[in-house]
Amino acid sequence: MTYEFLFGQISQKQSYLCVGLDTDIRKIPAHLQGLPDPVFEFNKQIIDATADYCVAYKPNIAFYEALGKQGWESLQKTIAYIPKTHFTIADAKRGDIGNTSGLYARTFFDPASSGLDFDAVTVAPYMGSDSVMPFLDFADKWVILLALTSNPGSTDFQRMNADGAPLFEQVLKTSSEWAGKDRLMYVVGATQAGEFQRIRQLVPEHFLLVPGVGAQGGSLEDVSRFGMNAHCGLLVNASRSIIYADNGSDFASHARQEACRLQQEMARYLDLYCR
Ligand SMILES: O=C(O)c1cc(=O)[nH]c(=O)n1[C@@H]1O[C@H](COP(=O)(O)O)[C@@H](O)[C@H]1O
Repeated sequence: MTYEFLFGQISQKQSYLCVGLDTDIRKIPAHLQGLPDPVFEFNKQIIDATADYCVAYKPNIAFYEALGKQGWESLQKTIAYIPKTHFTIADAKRGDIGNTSGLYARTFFDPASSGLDFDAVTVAPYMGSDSVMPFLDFADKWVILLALTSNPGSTDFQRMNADGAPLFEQVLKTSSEWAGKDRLMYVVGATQAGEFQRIRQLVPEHFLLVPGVGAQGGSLEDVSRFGMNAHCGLLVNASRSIIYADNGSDFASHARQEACRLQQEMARYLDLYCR
């Protein structure tokens, strides 16, 4: 998917919501548990309920890998089911020596090899440029590089002083030379709202994938005020607060209500800050 198409979807839907498909088999409502593929059935109903209000879906790969072969099949079916208008992110946080990264890239980007055809994959920058480049070898596909994550442990290394600036700033400066705004995004946690202005000075045009609203308590308003640019430049993810809004037989309509609530808030922020 191109940068222009993604921005077109955001403008049309007045939404920069990414629904996180962190589908934990232990949290799926009881009435789905007896079906042959409860994870896919749950995802299908969540996608049907939320597609009008979001522009992206982000399955976290851990939730599928933990189930072995059955989990991989549920993931393949889920990706095939998501409408082509929606940006798809494999949240896998990969990155390794070049030839290994090349195989990770095939896993998520080459349907002939793995049955998966994601638009983007999350990648850890720690191993440097040669661990990231193999993902960028796939035309039209995106890398989403971890910059400043939402979790408490983000202070352990990401904020360490490296040549007079926090390490995450060096990640942004160096990696923004590897690819432009049309192939590279950055993960910045919603819990890090105080850093968005500085981050926007370093990468004014790149999209930021922002997890951490909802269950982790980040502020959608602060993220939008300080992180938005003239092409929105934000994909804000919420997983648990949407998909587990309710665990009864009516779970999908509760998910739809929560996605709709976030979309309406986003429409206001697009009006105020997308300039
Ligand atoms: O790369 C991510 O998506 C990610 C980065 C980060 O810094 N923090 C973070 O929470 N995530 C992911 O975003 C999702 C957040 O889920 P909720 O907290 O349930 O909305 C999970 O899949 C996390 O793995």
